[in-house]
Amino acid sequence: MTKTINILISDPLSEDGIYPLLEEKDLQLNIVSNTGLSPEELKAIINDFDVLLVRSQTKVTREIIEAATNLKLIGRAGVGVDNIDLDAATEKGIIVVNAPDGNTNSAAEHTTAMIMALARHIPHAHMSLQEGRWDRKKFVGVELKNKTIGVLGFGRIGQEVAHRAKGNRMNVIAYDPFLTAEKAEKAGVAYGSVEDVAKVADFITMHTPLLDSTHHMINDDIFAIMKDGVRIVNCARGGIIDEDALFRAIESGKVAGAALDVMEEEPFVGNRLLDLPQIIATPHLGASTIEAQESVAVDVSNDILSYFKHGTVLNPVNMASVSKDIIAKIEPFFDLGAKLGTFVSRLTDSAINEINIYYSGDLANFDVRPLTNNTVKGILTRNLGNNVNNVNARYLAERNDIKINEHKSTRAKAFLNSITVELVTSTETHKVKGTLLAGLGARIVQVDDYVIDVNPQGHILFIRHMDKPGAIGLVGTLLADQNINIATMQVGRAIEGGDAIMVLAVDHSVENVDFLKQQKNIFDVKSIDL
Ligand SMILES: NC(=O)C1=CN([C@@H]2O[C@H](COP(=O)(O)OP(=O)(O)OC[C@H]3O[C@@H](n4cnc5c(N)ncnc54)[C@H](O)[C@@H]3O)[C@@H](O)[C@H]2O)C=CC1
Ligand SMILES: O=C(O)C(=O)COP(=O)(O)O
Repeated sequence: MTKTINILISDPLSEDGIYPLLEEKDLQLNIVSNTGLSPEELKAIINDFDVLLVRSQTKVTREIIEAATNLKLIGRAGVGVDNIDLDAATEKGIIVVNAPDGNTNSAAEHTTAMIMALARHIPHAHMSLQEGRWDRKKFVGVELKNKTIGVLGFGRIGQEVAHRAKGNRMNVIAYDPFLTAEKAEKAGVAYGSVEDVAKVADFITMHTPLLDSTHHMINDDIFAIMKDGVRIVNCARGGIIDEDALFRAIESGKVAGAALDVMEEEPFVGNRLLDLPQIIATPHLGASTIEAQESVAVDVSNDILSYFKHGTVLNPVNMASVSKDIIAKIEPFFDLGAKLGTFVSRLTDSAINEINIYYSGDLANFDVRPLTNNTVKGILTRNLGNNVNNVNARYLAERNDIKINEHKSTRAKAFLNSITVELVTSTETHKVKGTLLAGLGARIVQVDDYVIDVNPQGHILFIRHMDKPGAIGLVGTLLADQNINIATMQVGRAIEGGDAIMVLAVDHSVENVDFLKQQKNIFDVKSIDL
């Protein structure tokens, strides 16, 4: 029977946008919409859910995540994930996905509207009219044309805002740690440091995420070097601007006005900044359009379905993100990688110091990080069981001082593509190589230095023995005595009369292999379930 996937939607999402979930036929979904929960209420019910779907309102704290023993995925229908404790999610192997593209346009349009409203006092002029005044002198504004706008954070939204500002004949100067001279030239903007921007801009608009490095990046020191009469816009996140410093800068006359869609504490009704006539504000409306809400909900819904159907997502936040095209190329190798990991992990009982994964052939052309995660998961599962998945595999490896190295060579040798997984411990090194054969599927083609051809499936006995006449017959007889049926058998040896291996596929899992290990010419036996 298919297991029901329980999905909790805890912030208001577009009904039209979640249609991929509502119309899903292959998976059995139970969708519960319960918005406006207090942290205590959310904590009390979160254990019932496999998926939590949020916007910016729900605070997904470590406490909530730790109470969520069944949670596998947190979906953020939007961009900013500062309301989600990503470290706690990663440690627990919970994947976090967002919808980075769906609200870019709306956020850029809202920012542009705020710039114009600020320049022309539109909200206050409107209120004054409502209050019965015809006050034209009080609301004299400034033009945008020929003014300089500083864009801090030149990502998706920052670039769109810059584009629109140029449409309003503004000069644009931007700062972003990823911005190069070439990229700035292509976008037709000047670029410089935060200080350079602060010194020359008439308007400054924020478009960075809220990170430790961006927290209070606009502070007393930066306000001090700004032009007198500068106007500030923040439609990104509260916390990027030090609000007390902004208050002081407005009171001193340094800042002529500020337009805020976001503040450090939300909802921000009652914030003292709202009492200043130089402030205009909206209640975090940047992404609140019909189009953006539909788009982000569709994107995040599709990633939920993709995760439960294929184990891959397009917009992961706490693991490697690769494009749809690349996922399609590497996805067929996921199962092979995990099985090679499981196989090689059984070849040693010593603590692993290093994992080397060699990709060769066409596969080496792609970003294989998700494949590496899955392979590492296969290795760590031996000791960590179900606690490891492809989200927390790297984190758990690092926590156990295991180094992970990816090696790539596009030169195909015997196989069009192959993956070799090598484990290095302080006493020994083991490796297992696998490939996908056209029409035949996955094969293990090498174990340590022995060439073999084994279908990595079902129950495998891996035997190291002395290459002596009768060894194969003896193993066959011993297994028959235990009523263990051999499906296939492969032997390999390095030199005649030296060490050799047997790899047997058997019909049942063999728990106790002592009856084989006791034989004089058998050095080691591993029972591996793939
Ligand atoms: N008000 C609203 O409703 C909305 C707010 N947002 C906020 O806007 C932020 C930006 O969104 P996108 O442009 O889509 O993200 P993005 O990831 O495309 O761009 C963010 C840019 O900030 C840059 N950055 C990081 N640290 C920086 C620093 N110290 N100084 C300057 N730049 C820095 C990054 O390099 C990146 O290019 C989101 O993180 C979110 O918090 C996003 C959508 C709607
Ligand atoms: O996408 C973002 O980062 C936003 O800030 C939008 O937030 P919201 O989904 O409207 O609560």
